[in-house]
Amino acid sequence: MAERRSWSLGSALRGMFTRERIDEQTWEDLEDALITADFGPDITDEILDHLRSEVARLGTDDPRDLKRMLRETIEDRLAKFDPTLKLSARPAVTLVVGVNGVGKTTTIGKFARFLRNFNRTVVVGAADTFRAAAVEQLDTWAMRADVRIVRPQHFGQDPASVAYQTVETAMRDGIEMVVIDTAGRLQTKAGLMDELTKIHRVIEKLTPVAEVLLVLDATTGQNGVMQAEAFIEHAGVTGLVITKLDGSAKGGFVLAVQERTGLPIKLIGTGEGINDLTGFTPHVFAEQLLADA
Ligand SMILES: Nc1nc2c(ncn2[C@@H]2O[C@H](COP(=O)(O)OP(=O)(O)OP(=O)(O)O)[C@@H](O)[C@H]2O)c(=O)[nH]1
Repeated sequence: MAERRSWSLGSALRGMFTRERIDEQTWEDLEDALITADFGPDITDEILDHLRSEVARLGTDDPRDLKRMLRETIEDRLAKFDPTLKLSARPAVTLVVGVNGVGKTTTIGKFARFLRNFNRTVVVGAADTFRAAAVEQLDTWAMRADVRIVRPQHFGQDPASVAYQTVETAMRDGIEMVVIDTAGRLQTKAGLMDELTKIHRVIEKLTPVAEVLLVLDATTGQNGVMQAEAFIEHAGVTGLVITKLDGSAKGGFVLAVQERTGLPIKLIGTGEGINDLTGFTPHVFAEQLLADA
């Protein structure tokens, strides 16, 4: 039997697809399940309208057909975005951004290990220089992932200069991947965005930035997207990392967040362990979402 995931629709849909036929109760239960899973009211309505018309077109009243169509609809919508990480440059520089507490540092540790598992050499840069704890935490993760780290030389060093030194180290020593941690909070949003713009500009004196990954916490769902609005508007984000999916009942958030932001999900975090990060595959995700329904 498939392993039950907290974000799976299985418990919400339990029994629905083993009933004898599709009836009004089926549609009501399906609507409740999609709303509970944080698909949001608009996407829920669109999916239901689409499924109703498909059921009518095929002339079926078999709930198993409905389950298959639901999975295909979700997969088709998820697949409208390209989840591929664009890391062919050498070095390939990834900036990781997002508000504090969403799992940014943990994600960088997991991502460093993810890249090491593909036999890539990696250096991480601790450009969140005003929080000593952030540097220490990143150091611990770098050790666990068995990758190098460039730390600030002193407290509060210009984050852009740490980012620059990290890329410089990679170029000098032939390291393939650079992953840079950034601050999640400053006195003002404008200050934070200026800092990120500066980091970007300074790195690009050496080499283009390959990816800017915005980390979002699945347990905060759509509210988390609102908190990250400034990053989406100003930070040149190229992809999303969704963390804490393991503790979330909001599997639908994954679809809603791509459609709402227009940004592809490139990685998902499913636990606190170093190996709990995977690439995002729409087919697999849609299957898992409905695995035990
Ligand atoms: N269950 C679960 N917990 C996670 C995941 N990713 C991160 N966490 C936890 O979330 C908490 C915050 O993670 P951090 O990496 O410290 O988050 P941050 O965004 O760097 O936050 P600051 O260090 O405060 O800036 C930690 O307790 C992590 O163990 C995940 O995918 N699943």
